[in-house]
Amino acid sequence: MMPLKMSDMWTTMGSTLASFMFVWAIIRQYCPYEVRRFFEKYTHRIMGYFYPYIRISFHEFLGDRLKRSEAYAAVEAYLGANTSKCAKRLKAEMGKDSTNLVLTMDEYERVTDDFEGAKVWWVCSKVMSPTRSPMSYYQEQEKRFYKLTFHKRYRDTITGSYLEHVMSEGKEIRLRNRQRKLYTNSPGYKWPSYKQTMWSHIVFEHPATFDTMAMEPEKKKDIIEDLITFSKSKDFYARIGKAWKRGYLLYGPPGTGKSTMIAAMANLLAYDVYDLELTAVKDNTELRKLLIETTSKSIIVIEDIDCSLDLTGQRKKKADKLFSDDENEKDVVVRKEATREEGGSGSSKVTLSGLLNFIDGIWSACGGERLIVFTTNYVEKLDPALIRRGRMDKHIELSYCTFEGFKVLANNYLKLETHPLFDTIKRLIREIKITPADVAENLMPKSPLDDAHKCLSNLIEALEEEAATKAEELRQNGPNPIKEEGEELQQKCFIKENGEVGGDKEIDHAINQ
Ligand SMILES: Nc1ncnc2c1ncn2[C@@H]1O[C@H](COP(=O)(O)OP(=O)(O)OP(=O)(O)O)[C@@H](O)[C@H]1O
Repeated sequence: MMPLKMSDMWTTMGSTLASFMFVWAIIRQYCPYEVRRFFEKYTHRIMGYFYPYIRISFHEFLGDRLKRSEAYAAVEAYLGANTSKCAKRLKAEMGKDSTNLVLTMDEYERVTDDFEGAKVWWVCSKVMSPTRSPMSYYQEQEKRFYKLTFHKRYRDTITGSYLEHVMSEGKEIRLRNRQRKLYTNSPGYKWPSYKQTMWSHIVFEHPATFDTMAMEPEKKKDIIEDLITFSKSKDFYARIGKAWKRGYLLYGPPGTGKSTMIAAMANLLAYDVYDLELTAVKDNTELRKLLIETTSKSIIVIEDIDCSLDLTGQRKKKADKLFSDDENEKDVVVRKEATREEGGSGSSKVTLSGLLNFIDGIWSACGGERLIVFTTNYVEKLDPALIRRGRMDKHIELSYCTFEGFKVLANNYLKLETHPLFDTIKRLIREIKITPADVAENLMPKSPLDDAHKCLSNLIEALEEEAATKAEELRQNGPNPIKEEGEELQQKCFIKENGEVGGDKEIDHAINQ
């Protein structure tokens, strides 16, 4: 017999491989998934009698669970840190503060680990499995998992102390490498990606801190203490039977630092931020799903809650009718319409009760350690049910810049503790309402030649201009009747809705309740 030539051997091998691939593709295509699963199941069972190894799988998503498995995430972190020297194929991602790369095992990679004399094998794998869509249409979906294999004589060690060690070390590594994220709910989310996250994110890198915030020191101290107490109160919340979450309502005119404070809160507690765009949420069910997908140690933010949706329902409509001449009211209605046109809140069916459930319904307890923050420029427009204590536990007013606030900004922008012009600014700032955003803008050097003196002079000029405008307005018109009437009508509206009649004090009291 003639010996086979090398080239013939390669040809034969190639065609055998191709035939095998072809047969496999046919089986995959025509053999129903259930039949394949059936054979697989019984093959595994028979093998189990002879095979001395035990396998444990860690799936990314289990069953219909909406959240990523914590165990899977811990294994991923543990293997990433412990196997990066021996694995041959790795995935790289930017780690904390974008300073280092975090490596994790790539798909189908296999590594070994030793623990108290026991050898284990880890494999990172994925399968395609069919999922039934809401429209009864079969769809293949990627399911990732880690498989741990070890000899049955190490069962107790591995299922006991080894897995405990993997979980605790994995969690620690995750915390160490954790990059804080800023999430937003993407309106483009559509079936069939329903198992995918409804949030998309970027790295959270806002530099604001409480040190750089312009506000009265006592108020700042009070907020910081409140936040720190909350973050350390896990046991307390468990003891009193309350979900570990706290609501903050930040209100005040535009440019007084509401968004800046959210960033400072996130930086203080090292929390992620979920910026929830209510107008992009289809209905209450979608809102609940978004809530479930948020992680612990996070702040859920709804900015400008007053113009996100018509959350005040019937009560608000009545008020609109009653006081349709109110200029402020008109402003809000116009802003709501504008939001609808821009973002399609017209298609959103989120209701006030859906939002109340989101804040403190039974689902709100999942995850734990969460702050819910609402911001608004018009606190009086909000339904009292939405902001009552217990839902919004702490109401924080952010207001016009005080001299104390100015000093913080002068220190931030000009590195100044004191200056001869401070006295003039102190006098003017007491008389003129100016937002911290405007102060900050004036303190910003406009050219490389601008020194601290020039910047402070710019601010004084702006304050004096504002004072002159106000004086002129007053001289020409007397007190602004429209504005005052508007404020009065808002108060009347509030009293009517709440069935209370009384002076300003009672109204304030009612709002603060
Ligand atoms: N209290 C503050 N301390 C420090 N900086 C501030 C403060 N308030 C405003 N600023 C500055 O003004 C800018 C605008 O502030 P910010 O967006 O936080 O205001 P806001 O109250 O959220 O406004 P809006 O109601 O329009 O959203 C910020 O980038 C920040 O630089």
